[in-house]
Amino acid sequence: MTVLNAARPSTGRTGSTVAGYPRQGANRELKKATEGYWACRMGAAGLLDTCRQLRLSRWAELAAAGLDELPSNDFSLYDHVLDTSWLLGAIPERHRAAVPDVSTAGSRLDRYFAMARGTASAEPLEMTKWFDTNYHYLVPELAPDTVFDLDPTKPLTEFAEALAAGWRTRPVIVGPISYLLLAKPTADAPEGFRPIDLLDKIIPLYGRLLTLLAEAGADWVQFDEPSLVLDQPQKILELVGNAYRTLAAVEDRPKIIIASYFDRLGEALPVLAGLPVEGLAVDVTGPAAANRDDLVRLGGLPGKRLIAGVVDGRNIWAGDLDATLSILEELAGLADQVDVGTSCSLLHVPLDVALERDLDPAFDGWFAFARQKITEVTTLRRGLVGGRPAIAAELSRNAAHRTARAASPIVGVPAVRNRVAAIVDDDCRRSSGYSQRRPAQRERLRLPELPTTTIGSFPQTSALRRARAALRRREISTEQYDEAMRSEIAEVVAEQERLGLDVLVHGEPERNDMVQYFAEQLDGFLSTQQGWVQSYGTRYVRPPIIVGDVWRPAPMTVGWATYAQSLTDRPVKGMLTGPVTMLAWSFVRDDQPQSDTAAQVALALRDEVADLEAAGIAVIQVDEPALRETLPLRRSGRAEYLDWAVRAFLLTTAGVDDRTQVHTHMCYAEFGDVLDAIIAMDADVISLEAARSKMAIVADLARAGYPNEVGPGVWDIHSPRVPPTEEIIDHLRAATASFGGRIWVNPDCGLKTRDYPEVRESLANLVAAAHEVRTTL
Ligand SMILES: Nc1nc2c(c(=O)[nH]1)N[C@@H](CNc1ccc(C(=O)N[C@@H](CCC(=O)N[C@@H](CCC(=O)N[C@@H](CCC(=O)O)C(=O)O)C(=O)O)C(=O)O)cc1)CN2
Ligand code: MET
Ligand SMILES: [Zn+2]
Repeated sequence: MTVLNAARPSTGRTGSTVAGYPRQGANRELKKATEGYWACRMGAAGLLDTCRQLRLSRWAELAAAGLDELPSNDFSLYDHVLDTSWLLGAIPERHRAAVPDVSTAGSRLDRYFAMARGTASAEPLEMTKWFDTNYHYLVPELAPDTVFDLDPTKPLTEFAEALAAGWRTRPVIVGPISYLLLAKPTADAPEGFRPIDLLDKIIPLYGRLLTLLAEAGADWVQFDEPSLVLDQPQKILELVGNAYRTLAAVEDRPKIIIASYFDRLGEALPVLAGLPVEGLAVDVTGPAAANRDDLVRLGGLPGKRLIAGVVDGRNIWAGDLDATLSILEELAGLADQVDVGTSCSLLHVPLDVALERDLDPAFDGWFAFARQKITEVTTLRRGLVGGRPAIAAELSRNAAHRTARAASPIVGVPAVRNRVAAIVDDDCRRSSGYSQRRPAQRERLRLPELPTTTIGSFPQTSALRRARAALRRREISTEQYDEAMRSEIAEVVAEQERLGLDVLVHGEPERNDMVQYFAEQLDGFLSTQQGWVQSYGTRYVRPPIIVGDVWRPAPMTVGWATYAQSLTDRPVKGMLTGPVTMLAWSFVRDDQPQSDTAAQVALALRDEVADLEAAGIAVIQVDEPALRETLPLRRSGRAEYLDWAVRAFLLTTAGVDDRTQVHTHMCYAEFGDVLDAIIAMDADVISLEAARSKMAIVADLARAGYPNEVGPGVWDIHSPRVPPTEEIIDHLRAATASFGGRIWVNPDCGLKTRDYPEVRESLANLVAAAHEVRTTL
C-alpha cells in the first residue's frame, strides 16, 4: 500500500540515483589487473576486459539495489580528470612523443599511463589533492596554443555497454569550468596566461560530445562543477553563464544536469539556477548543508530537476533516516522532479561494511559504506514517495541503532573527557622560545651545518608486506614478525650510516600505513580489513573510523625507536603522525566538534612524545601532511579550523624539554594559505615539499618571517628519477640564500613507494650536495 505524505506532497516525479561509485571491485580487481598490466603479467585485452566486467557488475549491483537511474563514465582506469584530458585531447607533447603510435588499444593505454606515471623520457602530469579529500587527480597542463581534439570513445563506449545490458545511464563528465580551473599552465606558457582563458576553445568539444551522446541514446548528461563551491570571482560566474548557455543551445542534445559538491554554492547557486539547463545536483550535507536554506530562499528550481545530495558521500556513518526524510520533504516541493541522491561520488568511501568479517556486532547498524548508502538512497526514496509508514521498519531500526550508538560506553569515556576539559593554554606552548631552544639543541645534537635527514619511511618492500600478511594469517608468530622488522630496521640504520646521513630514521617498516598503524593501537579508533578507498591510481588506503573517545592504552613506537637508537651513535628521529592528519585520513565521528576529537588524539600523542623523550630520543617528528588539505574550501571557515588544528599540534608537541628537537613535515604544496599557521606551530624544524616548485616556498617562508629551521625537499620522491647532485646543489644554494644556516637537507616526503636502487643513489647525491654546499656557506 502506498501512503502519500499528506503534509508535504511531492509535486512531481521522484527518483533515486548516485553521483558515482567505487571503481576498484570488492577484491581490488582493478588494482591487481592494472599493476599486472604494468608488470607485463597481463595484456591490454585482459586489462580492458577486467574493466568491462567491473563496470557491468557495478551497474548490475546498483540496478538490483533499486536505483532508478545509474551513472556511467564515473569508472576510471586511473583518474577521472586524466580521463577528461584524454577526452579533450589535452595530451602534452612529451607524452605523445613517449608513445607516438596509438593505433592499438595497448598503445593507447600506454600513452594514458605515460601521462599518469611518466616514462624514462617523460615526467608524468603533476598529481594533487581533489578538493579537501584524500583522493589525488592528475593536473591538466594547458597553454595558449594547446590544440584540443575530442576523443569521446570512453563515455560513448561505457554508455553503449550499459545500454546493451539494459540500462540507459547518465554519463558523468567533469564540466568545462572545473576542468579548466583544476588545470595549470605548462612550464613555458606566457606569464599571465590562465587555463580558463581557453574556455571558448573547449566549449565546442563539449557541445559535440552532447550531440554524440544524444545520438547514442542518452537522455541526461551530468557535468560536474565542484570548483563552483570555492570562492569564485564574479568573472568566473559570468563565464559559467556563457559556457552553459552555449551548451544549452546545442540542438537535439540530452538534458543537462550540473553537479556540485563538498561545500555550499553560495553566490554560484542563483547563477546555476538561472541557466537554461534542466537540472542541478546539489550537496546538502556537512559544510554544504547551507545549500538547503539557500535553495528555499531562492524559491527552488521551478521546472527543473533537483538531485538532492542528502546521503553523505564523504563519511561512513549510517545516516539519520528520519531527519534526512524531513530534509527531503522540505526540498520535495522545490523542483519539478526531486531525486534522492548522494552528496558526491561514493568513490571516497569503502565498498561494503559486510566485507568486514571481524566487526564486533556491537557496531551493527552504525556504519554505511557505499553499498549501504545505496540502500539509504532507495529507502529514502520510498519514504519520500510513500510517506513514513512505507519505511516504518527501516526508520525504527535506524533509530534503535542510533540510540544504541549514543549510549555506547566507548563514545563517552569520563577519563578522556576530564582530561580534555583540563587542557590549559600553557599545555599548548613550548616553555621557551625558539631562540633559547636552538642553542640547547645544537649543544646536545652536535650536528654539522645543513644537516641531512630523510622524512621517515624507507621502501615498503613486498617482503615486508608479505610478512605482515603472513602474521595476519598466523603463518608466522608475533616474535617472528618482530624479528623480521628488527632486522629491516638494522639494515635501514646501517644503510643510512653508510650513506653518511646525520639524523637517522628507523624506516617505518612495521607500518602498513602512517595513519592506520596508530589507529590500530589507539582506543576509540576502529580499523577495517577491506575498507579500501582509492588515494591515487592503483594506490589505496583503509581510513580508520573514529568511533569513540580516543586514548592510548600503551606506548606505540617507543620500542622500535629505541631499538633503532641502540644501533647507532647518530640521533634517530622518533616518528609520529600528527592529530590533524589522524583526523583528516580517518572517518571522523559526527557527534561532536572535530576540535574535541582532535584534542583527544593530541593528548594520546602527547603521551607518546613524552615516552619517546624519556627513552632518550632527542629528535621527534610529528607529521602533518594533511594540515593544508583539510583547510575549509571556503575562506569563511578557515580561521576556526586553523585555530584548533594548530592548537592540537602544539598540544601534541609542546610538552617537551628545550633540548628535545621537534620536527614536523608537510608534503603538499600551496602552503601560501597556511604560512601563519606554520609559524604558530613553532616546530624547531619543518620539512616541506619544495622540489617541484623549485624552492619557492623557502622564499615565501622567509618573507613571512619564519624564525625556525626549514628542510625544503630537494628531491621529488613522487617520481623514480634520481636527482643529480648538481641539481640538489642548486636547490640548496637557492634555499640558503634566503635562510642561511637554518636549512636542512632532505627529500620531499617518505620513501615508502620507491625502490632501493634509486633511493641509494638519490640519497648519496643528496649527501654529496650537502657536503659541497657546506664548504661554501
Ligand atoms: N592514509 C594515508 N593517506 C595518504 C598517504 C598515506 O601515506 N596514508 N599518503 C598520500 C597518498 N599516498 C599513498 C602512498 C602509498 C599508498 C599505498 O602504497 N597503498 C598500498 C596499501 C598500503 C597498505 O595498507 N599496506 C598493507 C596491506 C597491503 C596489502 O595489500 N596486502 C595484501 C597482501 C600483501 C602482499 O602479499 O604483498 C593483501 O592484504 O591482500 C600492509 O603493508 O600491510 C596499496 O594500495 O597497495 C597509499 C597512499 C596522501 N594520503
Ligand atoms: N613519515 C612519513 C613517511 O616518511 C611521512 C609521510 S607524509 C605523507 O612516509
Ligand atoms: Zn610527506
